Amino acid sequence: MEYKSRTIMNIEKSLIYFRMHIYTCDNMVKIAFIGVGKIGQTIAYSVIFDGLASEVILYDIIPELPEKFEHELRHAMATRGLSTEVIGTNSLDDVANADIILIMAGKPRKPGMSRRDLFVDNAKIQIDLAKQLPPKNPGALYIMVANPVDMMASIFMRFSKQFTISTGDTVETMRMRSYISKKLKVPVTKVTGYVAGEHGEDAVVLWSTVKVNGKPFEEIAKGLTKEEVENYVKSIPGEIIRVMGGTTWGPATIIKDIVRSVVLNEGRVMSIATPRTYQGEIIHISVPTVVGAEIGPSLEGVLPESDRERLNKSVEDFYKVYKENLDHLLQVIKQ
Ligand SMILES: NC(=O)c1ccc[n+]([C@@H]2O[C@H](COP(=O)([O-])OP(=O)(O)OC[C@H]3O[C@@H](n4cnc5c(N)ncnc54)[C@H](O)[C@@H]3O)[C@@H](O)[C@H]2O)c1
Repeated sequence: MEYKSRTIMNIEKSLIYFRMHIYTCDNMVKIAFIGVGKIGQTIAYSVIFDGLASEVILYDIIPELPEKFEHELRHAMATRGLSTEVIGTNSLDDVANADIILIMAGKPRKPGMSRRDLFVDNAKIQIDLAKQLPPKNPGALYIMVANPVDMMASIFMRFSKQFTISTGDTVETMRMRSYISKKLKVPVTKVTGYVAGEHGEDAVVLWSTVKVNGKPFEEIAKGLTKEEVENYVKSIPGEIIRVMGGTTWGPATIIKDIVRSVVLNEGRVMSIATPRTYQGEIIHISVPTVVGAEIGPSLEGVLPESDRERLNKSVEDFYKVYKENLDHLLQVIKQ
């Protein structure tokens, strides 16, 4: 079936809509993966095995890596009888007419590093991609994964002028739910709620949204404190990186679910970071947002004052650090 994708971009304060016209009846969707290292491979595998794409392009700068990964995937698909069209390539020219482009290209954190330490190196990669990808991929939805992910999404969008979302705090949200579920011994499906703000150390648990069996967290906490939950959400990725060399399975499955919600038009509320204009710059901050063939609206407006105040503070803090990094980057690339 023929399909078209189109972008309608409308940045109005925090209310953003991206409309992606995908005919989901037979999932004729082409998805490109830029950077197929640890996280890129895991997301690509999950996307294919969830049957979300009819065509997949795997791109990386490491010679032969995408091609050999293509073989691996084909072997896995053979045992399941899947016929997704997969192409592994070292040529960016092959990344064309994609509906969704996920960007994992960039350095990962080493133990002890913060995500923000990666800013300049990874921003240079995003600027390069921002110039090269849009001409061949009209109307694509860009999903930034490389860290510091919210800032990389803002950089990519600044230089490409293409609608870009960041995976933001979808990952923190699931870390928060899983920890409460484990500690209170309740099924994770009974824990709801969101984490918002910047992905990483400055993420904010939106406590007004956190419910266990439909009851507010305070009523059911049984000695589990908010501080303990917040500490877990912020410290666990560093601990996983220290022992396992990187976070992979958790984020990849969650990020695949963002793709799933777009492709199948599920309209799931997810704490992705969408663009907003703040002091004249595009910045990305996570808030619970409806994710489907349309991105938006966000649920920011219905949050109570206490949570909105913390979010506003996080926007201010994010902007300050982003602007410092951006100014430094602009100096570096001028030289
Ligand atoms: N958003 C999240 O929740 C989340 C979770 C995990 C990792 N990450 C981030 O994703 C990024 C990748 O992590 P990883 O563990 O897969 O690292 P990795 O080193 O295993 O993979 C990165 C890949 O990017 C490739 N690459 C580098 N420059 C490129 C370019 N210009 N074009 C195409 N490919 C290029 C590398 O060759 C490598 O294969 C890191 O920045 C990491 O911090 C984000």
